Amino acid sequence: MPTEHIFPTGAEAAADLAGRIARILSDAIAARGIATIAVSGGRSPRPVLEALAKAPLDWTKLIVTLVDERWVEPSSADSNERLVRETLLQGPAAEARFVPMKNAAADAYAGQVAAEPDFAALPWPLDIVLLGMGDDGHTASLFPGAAELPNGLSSPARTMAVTPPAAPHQRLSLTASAILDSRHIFLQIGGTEKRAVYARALAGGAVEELPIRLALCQDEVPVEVWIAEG
Ligand SMILES: O=C1O[C@H](COP(=O)(O)O)[C@@H](O)[C@H](O)[C@H]1O
Repeated sequence: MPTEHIFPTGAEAAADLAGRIARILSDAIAARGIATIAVSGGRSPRPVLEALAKAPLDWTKLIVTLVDERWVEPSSADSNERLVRETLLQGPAAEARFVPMKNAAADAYAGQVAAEPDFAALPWPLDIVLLGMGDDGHTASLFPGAAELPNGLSSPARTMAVTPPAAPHQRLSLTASAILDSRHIFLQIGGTEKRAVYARALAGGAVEELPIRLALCQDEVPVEVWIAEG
C-alpha cells in the first residue's frame, strides 16, 4: 500500500512534495554524485516543478527527464518538455541535464526507435519517478484501451510509442518496467474525480483497466501519494 500525504489544498501538497523531492535528490548527489528524476506533464506538476526549481541543489549533478511526452513540437502548449523548461529548468536549475523524449522523427513510433538508446544509457535505477494520473486511470502514457498497453506493461524496453484511444497526440512513454526501475515513485492527485479513481485503483481490478495500478499495487518500489482534498 502507498504511503499517503493528505493536504487541504493543492498548494500545500505541492510545497511538501517539492521539499521531499529536493531532499532525496540532495541525498542521491551526496551518495552517488548524480541524481535522476523523471517527471510527468499535464497540469498537475506545474506548482511542484516551480517550487523544486528554487531548491538549493547542485543542479549540474542532476539529470531530468520525462515519464511521457506528446508528439508535438516543444513550442506547443501541449508539450511536456515545454512545461519542464518553463517551470523547473529556470535560474540555477537550468544547469541540470535535460533528456527530452521528443526528437525529429516524423511520428512517435520512429521517435521511440531513436530515443530508446538515450533512455537505455541513463543511470538506472532512477532516483525518483514523479507520476500523474488521468481521470481514466492512465499514468505516464499507459492508457486503458490502447493497442500498445499490453506491450507497455510487459516490454523490457525503457520507452514505448502509443496512440491514446481518446486523448490527443501520439505519445512516447516510459514502459511499466522502466517506471518500476526506480528508487522512489511519487504520485500527485487532487480533486474529487481523481480521488475516486485512486480509491478504485486501490480496491482491486486489472491493471489493464486502471494502469495506475502498476505503480500502486506492487511491492518492488516504495510509493508515496500526495493528495489534495481541495
Ligand atoms: O496526458 C497526460 O496526462 C497525465 C495527467 O495529466 P493532468 O493534466 O490530469 O495532471 C499526465 O500525468 C501525463 O504526464 C500527461 O502526458
